[in-house]
Amino acid sequence: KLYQNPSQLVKTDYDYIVVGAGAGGAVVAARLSEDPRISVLLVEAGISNEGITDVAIPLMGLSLTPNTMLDWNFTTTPQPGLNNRAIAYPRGRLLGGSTSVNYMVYMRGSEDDFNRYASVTKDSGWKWDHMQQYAQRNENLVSPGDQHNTTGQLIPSQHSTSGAISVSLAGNPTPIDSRVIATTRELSDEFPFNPDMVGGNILGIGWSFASIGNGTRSSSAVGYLAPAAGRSNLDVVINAQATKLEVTGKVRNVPSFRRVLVTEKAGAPVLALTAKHEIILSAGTFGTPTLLQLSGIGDRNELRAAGVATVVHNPSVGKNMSDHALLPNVWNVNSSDTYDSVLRNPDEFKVSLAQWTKDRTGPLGSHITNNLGWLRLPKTASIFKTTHDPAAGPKSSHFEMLFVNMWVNPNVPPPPTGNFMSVVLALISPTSRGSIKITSSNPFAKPLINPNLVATDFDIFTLVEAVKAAKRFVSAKAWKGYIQDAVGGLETAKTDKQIEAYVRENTNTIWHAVGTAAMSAKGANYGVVDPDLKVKGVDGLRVVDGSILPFVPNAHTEGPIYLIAERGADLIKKDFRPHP
Ligand SMILES: Cc1cc2nc3c(=O)[nH]c(=O)nc-3n(C[C@H](O)[C@H](O)[C@H](O)COP(=O)(O)OP(=O)(O)OC[C@H]3O[C@@H](n4cnc5c(N)ncnc54)[C@H](O)[C@@H]3O)c2cc1C
Repeated sequence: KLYQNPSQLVKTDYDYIVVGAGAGGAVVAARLSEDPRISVLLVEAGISNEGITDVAIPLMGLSLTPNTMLDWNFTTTPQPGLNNRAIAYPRGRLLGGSTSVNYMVYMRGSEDDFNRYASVTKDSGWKWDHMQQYAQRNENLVSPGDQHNTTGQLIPSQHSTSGAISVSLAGNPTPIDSRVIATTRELSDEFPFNPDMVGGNILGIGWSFASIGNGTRSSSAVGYLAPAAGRSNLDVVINAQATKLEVTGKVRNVPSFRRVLVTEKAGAPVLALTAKHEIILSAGTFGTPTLLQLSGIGDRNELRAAGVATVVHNPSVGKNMSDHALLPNVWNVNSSDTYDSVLRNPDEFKVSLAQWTKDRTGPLGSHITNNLGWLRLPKTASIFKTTHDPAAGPKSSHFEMLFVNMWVNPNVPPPPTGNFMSVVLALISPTSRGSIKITSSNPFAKPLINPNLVATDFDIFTLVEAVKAAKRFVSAKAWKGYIQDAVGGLETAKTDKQIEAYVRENTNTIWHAVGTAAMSAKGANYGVVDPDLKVKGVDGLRVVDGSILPFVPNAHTEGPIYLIAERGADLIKKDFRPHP
């Protein structure tokens, strides 16, 4: 049952209380409540996704953040690597969490990513091969919106058609798709074609998948919560922000946290909710460490400075944040068939909206990117003389290219005229690490978020090389007569020094921060959760969301987080013993 705010709840104790209804929390709540013996409460600070048309329309994803009522509206600290710019850092605040506002690119990560998670946690259950059963439960491959023949665009045996989230190839062809693919033939040494990047072999350039079914966003709210809505053992409360976890006793000599305080907003009544078994934190890479710190679990010096009494001193809480920096690169193109016009011209928009409303096709039902690629620096790159290769392994990438049929630049709004193509670059194996910390015991005060983007020699080197690679890509014959001039500063960035200046002035984030409650091996002297996702040094608490990933994966992050949430739910279910 869905409750509109905490004061409507008719009971306050459940077997499990899950905090946060995003990629992690929605999966856990839905999977746990499959067992009718288990009672579950899902607590979400934001509103419902139901009835918000712009959330459902894929291309309108661009309008959902930053700084809207669906967003937590965070801003980073000034970033030294980005000329001290502070940037907006969106996070979804509604059922589905960031999966209800994201750009829906869908992948699982590389084989190396999961094998590295298994090796650092000493738990073979995180290995790629073992995790594929969870991919089966997550992905439901469906036809693209335009029902085109997808032969050659994917390897069907690498996909699942029985999972919860609808996934499809691009349903609206654009004039750049065939040119991207032609370039993989023309410059195949540097930019080889990848026949399917969902199956763990991510390197190369190929067709992009998105969590879209029938031209509509398939978020965790749509794929997991909606089908579970009729279960009498699952309650969902929205407009309910968890503000603190409280100690309820001691178990095996460690503090037990089985009570969570929630409230609708600052000043509203506070309700105490009790979990008979466990509280699962799925408030995301920013929400989870913040809640741990507010509850006295964190670095004792930081907690003292914030006026919070320490219950468990753990300096790893809020540290080790890794993220993918994003660098948009834009060119003028000789075409009027780009999405710039649809989003800018009210008449064209009306026509597209009518088409989407009629049969969910056309530009508004489309993916943000039809093609993307995952690439490595050459082995001989000079940076490897001084920096150990930080990629997860030889089958993992250093940077990504996303090909977008319009102007993309989070820093600069699109100009009033012109048609564009963007090659958006993302730094995939960063060596920079950031952090998040509270500065006050007030749960409504914003935490200090420092992703620390592009703070190392490796990161700036890789982005400069990636810009040069993007320029080589668009200078292929396939783009002749289509690509015109570079714009937005790229046109004058020629030497390495000029490109570095351009990178620092234009880089943003692609919103994939993870790692702030990272898992590590049992007994390790760092890390926040054990490989079974239980918070170290306490009883009754687990974390299931992006914050547990010790390294940012070779993927847009929702896919890997869905997979860890499916396994997380399995681990919790295995430990469940009904009360006598
Ligand atoms: C603009 C944008 C574009 C993106 N594009 C893509 C993409 O194309 N592909 C992709 O794979 N990934 C993308 N991502 C990233 C991806 O969506 C996230 O990595 C993923 O959703 C994170 O899952 P999570 O469960 O860790 O957190 P979230 O999905 O963010 O969920 C956390 C939930 O917890 C709630 N919450 C937080 N604190 C509290 C509290 N104290 N009390 C109660 N509830 C709380 C939040 O409101 C939210 O609903 C994008 C993200 C953004 C913001």
